[in-house]
Amino acid sequence: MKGNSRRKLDQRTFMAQVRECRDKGYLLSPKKIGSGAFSKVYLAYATQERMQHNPRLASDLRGKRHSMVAIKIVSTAEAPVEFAQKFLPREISSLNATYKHLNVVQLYETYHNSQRAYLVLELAGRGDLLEHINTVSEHRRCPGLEEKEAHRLFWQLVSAVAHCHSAGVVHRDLKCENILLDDQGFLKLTDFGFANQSALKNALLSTFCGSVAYTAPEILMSQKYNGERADMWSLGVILYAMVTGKLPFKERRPHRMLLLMRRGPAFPPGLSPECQDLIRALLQLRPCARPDLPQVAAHRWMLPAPPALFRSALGAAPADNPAEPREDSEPTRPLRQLRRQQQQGTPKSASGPAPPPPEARPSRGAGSASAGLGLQSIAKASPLRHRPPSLCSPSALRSAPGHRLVSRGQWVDRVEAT
Ligand SMILES: Nc1ncnc2c1ncn2[C@@H]1O[C@H](COP(=O)(O)OP(=O)(O)OP(=O)(O)O)[C@@H](O)[C@H]1O
Repeated sequence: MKGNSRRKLDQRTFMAQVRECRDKGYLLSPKKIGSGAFSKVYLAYATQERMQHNPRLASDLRGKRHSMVAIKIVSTAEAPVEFAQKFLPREISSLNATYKHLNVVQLYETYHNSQRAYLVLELAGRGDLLEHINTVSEHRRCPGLEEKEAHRLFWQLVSAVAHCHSAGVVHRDLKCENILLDDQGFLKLTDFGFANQSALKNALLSTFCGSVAYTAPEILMSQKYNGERADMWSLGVILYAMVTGKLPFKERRPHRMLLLMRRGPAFPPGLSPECQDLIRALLQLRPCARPDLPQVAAHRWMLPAPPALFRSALGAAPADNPAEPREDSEPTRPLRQLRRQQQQGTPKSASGPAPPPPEARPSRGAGSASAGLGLQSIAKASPLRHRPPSLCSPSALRSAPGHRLVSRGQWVDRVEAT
């Protein structure tokens, strides 16, 4: 289609979406805040009338003191059937199962017609963790976040994942791009398209999915795997990315990737030994050797837990947040469990006295230059486009419904092939 007609069609489609949203009580703005393979995400405003009819929306937006939401519009007519019939329902049901946690994006409601599905989501307007790491790295002229900030964000991530696991949901695609930040700096876990809800806690999964750079070795090796333990590996990759601005294993070919994984991550100078210890523990090849979430919460690097996080995660507003506490916010159980574990035990990899809090440590300055700025390194570090023939047949690859473009316009490094 020529550029002009394409533009006209896009305009017509957008106007239809505006009407469809208005009929449901949302004012769709032209501001596109993101896009996926078959979706576009727009800023929108909930009308007072809509809030009166939707208690989820009303209780949350009252606390936030604004009426903004993110509406994800999925073009079901254009997406492959399997996407509409498998991934989208999976995403919706996982979001419903994980409602409501401060660090998991909330789904307020959905509606659809023959052309499109609409997901009305909590707005996380400060971009994703990948962008944040890159921006901060550039600003600091040193790759990665300061450990103090990584500590604050990683706690929130651990809390979010603990909540998901306690709700029976394994995410299976934990990566920096799927972690958003909101205006108050809160982390919001999103994109549950690959999540698995298993009634059996220790059920072994066999579906290959995720993004190769963040994918656990047992999945790369096509073994049956425990979803929670695989999520722990991804947490290790994310923590490494946070504190170094790079990916721990950067290799296109999975067999080479496995060799690197066997060797373990290399750390830049200046990174605290406690942080290195936690990353090493999470990046254990043997799934059962990785710490579980309570053990992570009890790790020396994780101590002390940021009080503001506990306050907020337990339903009260953060100290510097003028918003009212949200009475019905937050299932507190997983975090309480983590805190109890933290008070009781020491993790298997921890030894010696607890370290000073990360803020008391000397930060890595521009001196750790050997690592380079690495601004694009995370985005570029995962360009593995497909599994090798030994791990995934070409036909499985071609037909894999999970094949899609990542937001940065590259072919995916993520696949799901059953
Ligand atoms: N709740 C939200 N608040 C703010 N921005 C959002 C929100 N949800 C999604 N986005 C933005 O839209 C982009 C695409 O959303 P999402 O990842 O959910 O779609 P997707 O179809 O699953 O994408 P992909 O194909 O990359 O997996 C995100 O990278 C993010 O930038």
